[in-house]
Amino acid sequence: MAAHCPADLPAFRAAMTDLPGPDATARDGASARNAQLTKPPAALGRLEDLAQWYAGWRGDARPMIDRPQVIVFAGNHGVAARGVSAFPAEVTVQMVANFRAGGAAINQLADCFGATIDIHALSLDTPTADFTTAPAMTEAELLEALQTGWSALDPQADLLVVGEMGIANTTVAAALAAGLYGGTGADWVGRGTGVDDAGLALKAQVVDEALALHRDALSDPVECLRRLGGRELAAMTGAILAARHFGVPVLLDGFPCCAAAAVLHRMAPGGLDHCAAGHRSAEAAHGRLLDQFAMEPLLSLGLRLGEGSGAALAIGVLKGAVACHSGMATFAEAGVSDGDAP
Ligand SMILES: O=C(O)c1ccc[n+]([C@@H]2O[C@H](COP(=O)([O-])O)[C@@H](O)[C@H]2O)c1
Ligand SMILES: Cc1cc2nc[nH]c2cc1C
Repeated sequence: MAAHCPADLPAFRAAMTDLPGPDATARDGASARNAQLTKPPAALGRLEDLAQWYAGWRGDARPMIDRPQVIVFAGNHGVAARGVSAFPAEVTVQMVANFRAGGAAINQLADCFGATIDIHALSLDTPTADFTTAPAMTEAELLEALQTGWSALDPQADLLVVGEMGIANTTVAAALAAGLYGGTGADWVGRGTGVDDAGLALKAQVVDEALALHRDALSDPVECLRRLGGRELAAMTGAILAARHFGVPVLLDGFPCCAAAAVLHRMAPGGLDHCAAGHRSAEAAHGRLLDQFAMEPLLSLGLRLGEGSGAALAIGVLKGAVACHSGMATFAEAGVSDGDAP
């Protein structure tokens, strides 16, 4: 399929279901190479699976990671006015300035792992509608956000990390996850930026109000995203989808990122096969989403920052896996005896 940005929502839906797969020849070649490398079988553990997964999606049995791209999308949410975050909504635009000045955690991590970083602020002066009273976005707003995400991908990148910044977006992610997978607000909310017990109870109530209002429209994942999502989430959905069509593997970040990714998982069972879970965040519902995806996170460090930070850290793990796979000598090349001898 030609990787043009979809022009309308029907075209996005088609792009979500008409998905390219990995290159079986490259994957088989990587598997054969892995068996000859100078190490006991499986001694590099999950790194071996990761390298072969990466090779398949890159279409190259002996790839390298030279051009990782981090994209941070920022959005504001009408539901923030309900008091569901420990921080005020103006922090979103303030943090965008911090990202652009190089002062945030994600700037340091992108630097550490040799990634470029792009920041996309989506209509921060116009928060989405409060989804307890109306759909969060119109169809035009959803389309614009999906297209922003799709177009943000550098087609020359060889690895993508998508991150986000949006005060109140753990409430949004909880509503979206509940819409996509079922359950109540209490099943999906967590402390986000650090709300207290009353804040946690309010988040659950707000999500339940949204689920009740939109309950007849939640069987369609794209409609879930429009009604219960937000611009930075939809942009992440669009970017992860574009990565699939351009053959760029993705490392998923925390709870808001994975709620956005979940739309693709619900649209097509293999919709996230080009993605790996960079980390598991401290937000408990993030682990629940990873269970739905049947993904084991690469890292679990108690992060709950967002911004793509956990996934950016995992670039180091994936780079290590691919460097070993592609750089190591084979038994024959190194003149090392293999393990067949008694
Ligand atoms: O990535 C996560 O799992 C994660 C967990 C907790 C908080 N966050 C970040 O914190 C913000 C949302 O928290 P809140 O409390 O405002 O809903 C948003 O900017 C996210 O990037 C992110
Ligand atoms: C300061 C701050 C930085 C963040 N980065 C991602 N989410 C965030 C939320 C807050 C509050």
